[in-house]
Amino acid sequence: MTAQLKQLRDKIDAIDSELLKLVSARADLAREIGEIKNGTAYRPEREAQVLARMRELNPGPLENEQVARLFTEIMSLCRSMEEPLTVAYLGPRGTFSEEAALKRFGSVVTSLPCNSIDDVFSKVEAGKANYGVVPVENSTEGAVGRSLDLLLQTRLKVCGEVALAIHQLLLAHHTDLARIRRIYSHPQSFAQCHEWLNVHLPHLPASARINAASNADAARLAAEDESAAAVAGKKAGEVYGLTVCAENIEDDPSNTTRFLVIGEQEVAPSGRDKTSLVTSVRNRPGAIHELLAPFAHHGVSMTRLESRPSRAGLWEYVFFVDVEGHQQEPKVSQALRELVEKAAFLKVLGSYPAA
Ligand SMILES: C=C(O[C@@H]1C=C(C(=O)O)C=C[C@H]1O)C(=O)O
Repeated sequence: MTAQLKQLRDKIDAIDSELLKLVSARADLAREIGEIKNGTAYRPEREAQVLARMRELNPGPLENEQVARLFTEIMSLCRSMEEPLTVAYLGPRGTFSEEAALKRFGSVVTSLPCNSIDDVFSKVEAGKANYGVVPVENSTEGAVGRSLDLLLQTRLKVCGEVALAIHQLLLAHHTDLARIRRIYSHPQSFAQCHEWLNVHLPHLPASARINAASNADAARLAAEDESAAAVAGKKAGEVYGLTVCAENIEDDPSNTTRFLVIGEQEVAPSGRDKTSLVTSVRNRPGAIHELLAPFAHHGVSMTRLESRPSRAGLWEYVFFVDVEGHQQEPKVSQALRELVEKAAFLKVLGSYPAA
């Protein structure tokens, strides 16, 4: 070892000793906080503030996203000193939902992969998991209807959101595209990579695209079949030991999926929040305008408006609305009070830190 290398490693050792002391002191404080605070250990608003502060203070060379990942992991450890959390997500292992759950909660949780979005809701409702993570919309393919329908029915609250850049890969046993006879994927992922597949696998008819229950399931099916490929994420490829034929095959490079965290908790304001609600108006001229007017009137920005057929039969459509701000903020609460007078139905799904 050269003298220079030894000198640099000695410096790293000294820093590691300091880091260990600091992280241990932090964990002790978290445990102390756990003893004095009531209710659940996980406080999304506080964690969002910690991450925002670290992004602000970041001196480099690490990128803000890397710093956020590091501190999410530190908080995950500190939180586990207070209370071990179980997080349910749309499985199996290797799905983007798992990635979203990790991004929000870090790795020091018990993860509970579920077979369906329905199952994620029921696990949390039954108290088998503290929180659930479900996809709610994709920038290419739009709303995930089942999540919206269940949000309408559930007594659970929306406690958070996660935005995840979705990069799709073509995975197989080898990289010879000409030998691929069929491709497995989730319909959403097929739709996100439609053009790429047409251009790069022109020999395959549409019937060679076979729908799977999830991307991870598609990877599992491809792993069992030498002449098959899967469109799925990196993680799924790793879980099932597949070779990467092509990366970033999504037609839109900014392809993003938004996930919601659901749980029993009412989240306090973080200073930069969103509120999700579902509402419906009686079917008459100007009805939609009436629905939007209270937000405009109180200067509340709407970030999303999604209509969905009502299944109750009583009204034709329900509208899923996201607005900026926490329901405890005066302008949001005033707008909601005004809306409740006009709407045939209003359910506030929750306020939570904006991703
Ligand atoms: C330490 C706390 O508990 C948890 C852990 C946090 C942390 O490690 O910074 C932050 C919020 C909570 O999820 C707290 O409430 O402050």
